[in-house]
Amino acid sequence: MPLTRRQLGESRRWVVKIGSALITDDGRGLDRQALAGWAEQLARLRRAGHEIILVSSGAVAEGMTRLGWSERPSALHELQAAAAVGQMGLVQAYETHFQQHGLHAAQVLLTHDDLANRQRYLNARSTLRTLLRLGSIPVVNENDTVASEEIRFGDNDTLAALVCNLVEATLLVILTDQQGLFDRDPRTFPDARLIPDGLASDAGLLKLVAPTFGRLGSGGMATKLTAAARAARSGTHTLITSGRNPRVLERIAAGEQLGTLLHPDQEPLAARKRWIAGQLVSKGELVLDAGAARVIREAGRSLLPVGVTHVKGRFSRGEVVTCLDPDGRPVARGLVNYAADEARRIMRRKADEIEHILGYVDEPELIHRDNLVVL
Ligand SMILES: Nc1ncnc2c1ncn2[C@@H]1O[C@H](COP(=O)(O)OP(=O)(O)O)[C@@H](O)[C@H]1O
Ligand SMILES: N[C@@H](CCC(=O)OP(=O)(O)O)C(=O)O
Repeated sequence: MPLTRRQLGESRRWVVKIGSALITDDGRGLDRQALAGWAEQLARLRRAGHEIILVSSGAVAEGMTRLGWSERPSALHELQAAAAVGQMGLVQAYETHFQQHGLHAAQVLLTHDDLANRQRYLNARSTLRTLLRLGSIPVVNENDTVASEEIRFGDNDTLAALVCNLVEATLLVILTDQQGLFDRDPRTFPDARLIPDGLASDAGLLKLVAPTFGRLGSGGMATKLTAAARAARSGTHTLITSGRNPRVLERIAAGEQLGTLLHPDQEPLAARKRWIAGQLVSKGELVLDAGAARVIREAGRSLLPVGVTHVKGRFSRGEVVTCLDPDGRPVARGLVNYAADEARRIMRRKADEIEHILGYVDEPELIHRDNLVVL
């Protein structure tokens, strides 16, 4: 059920993401005055009973200023070094401002690996819940210093959406440097029109966003739309608006019509399936025949070996693989019951042949439906 702006404004659990384009004062380090303003508003919301998790970018930009670098480096190790220096400034600024309002900021640095590993995912979830219960404001960022190129979130929109899934937030507020999603890039087309509402799953919206990345940030509008679709898996609504609007967060809480609101339009996934859906890296691919692709898409059935025609990649039992239809379109993602070489041997075969082929049988399904998420 889509919620109204008023209901969302009154909802309890919010994730608020502040993007690089906004927080960096056009590339000149942190915009400290603006940051103080957001912290003050967040503190007021917290006092009014909202539970807030902040996802804040800005470490690299602040690090560059502190190191006296005018050009954003392209080498990953230099970006990581800048982030390590700059994260200090970022949390220092939040801690100072939240303290003035009698609140504790809590630094939470996450990598994709942390969320891919079930145990660490559950740990992150209980730590965040505990911090909220204690009345602190978790300040989340990617742990840039250790994240390697292949497994980086890269942009904080994705990270914020996964945090929404983790804590089942009702509202994701993405604060950026534009009033919301426009029908064309407003930087290039000053007559572009704001889209006030949309469905999080509407792939048509992606066509409206410029294929280029944001200037200072890393994702542009495209990652915000993908993030809204991800956030919707936990029933979370996403509001994209400008952090430069005066008292923006309090106005959202009051239900004012601001920015672009993207509604979830599918049933929320169960917690375990949300975790599977949030995996950014797939270890291999299973190509399905048309019948298997259909029953998985339409009836949510388990995947049996008989419906698989090709196995690609190297994976072990329990790892995440993507199922493709015969035309190569992604159908589902799931945790596979057999390693790649075993899967190759049992594909196209009936479940009762598995024992004869492999000498043992773990499960009759290649992926059980409890471990399978339709995309
Ligand atoms: N259709 C669109 N509507 C709004 N902004 C768009 C659109 N297409 C591209 N953009 C660009 O996306 C930028 C915001 O993304 P980004 O710089 O990554 O922000 P952040 O750092 O806040 O995540 C805007 O400055 C704008 O130029
Ligand atoms: N982790 C990085 C932020 C990554 C980033 O720029 O994300 P985004 O604000 O989504 O464009 C940092 O703190 O500099």
